[in-house]
Amino acid sequence: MPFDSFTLAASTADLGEEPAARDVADCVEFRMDLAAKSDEQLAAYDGDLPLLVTNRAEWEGGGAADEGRLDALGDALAHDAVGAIDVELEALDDNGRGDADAARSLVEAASDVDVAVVVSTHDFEATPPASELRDRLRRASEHGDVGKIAVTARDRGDALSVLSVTHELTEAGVRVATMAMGAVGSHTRAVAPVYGSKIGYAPVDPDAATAPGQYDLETLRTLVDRLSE
Ligand SMILES: O=C1C[C@@](O)(C(=O)O)C[C@@H](O)[C@@H]1O
Repeated sequence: MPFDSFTLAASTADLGEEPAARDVADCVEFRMDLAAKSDEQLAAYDGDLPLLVTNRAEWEGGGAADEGRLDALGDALAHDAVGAIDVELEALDDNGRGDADAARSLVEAASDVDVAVVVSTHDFEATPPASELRDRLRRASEHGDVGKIAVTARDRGDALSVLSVTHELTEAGVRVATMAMGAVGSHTRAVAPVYGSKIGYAPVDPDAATAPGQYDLETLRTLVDRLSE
């Protein structure tokens, strides 16, 4: 998956939902960390949409314990439908969160088989200053094909800061995906693509959102398409 233009990911822990996303999304984000029998689901997958596989660590707001977490992502690379994997910036940085060598080997293994890597970083409490948004996105994009940040907007200024950094880095040729979580940040999910954000996430089942403030899939598709006309 090249991520050189906007890609709408339908997030789900149930690959059986792919037919419902097929005509709307560009790929399925498979939340392995929230899924039951994820290996069996991957083996049985015969949908049309390529998969972006995420196995979010508990320490990054997800459901996966460290034990076997990166190995499961490595095993996912063997499936033809997998076009991208998501790896946390914290896992790649050598700062004691998990095994940085294993995370870096995983990124190399993905690139060897032409699977793109989305390097992601989150803040579930607040929006860091613009300098930190910039720094984290730059570091993330150096490790992988796209640097992604999802932060929590507490006010419109936070949302504006996310949009502004998105614009600045896109203009500088850095491939980023950005969004502000929470009600105040919702609109950034529709607007950030106008400023260059390359990935948007929305749940296949609106009752199973994978982050606060997400639009449902059809709504995000419509908003992004209308705003980029
Ligand atoms: O990291 C992200 C972004 C996200 O948290 C969001 O805010 O839409 C949703 C997650 O499923 C995905 O892995």
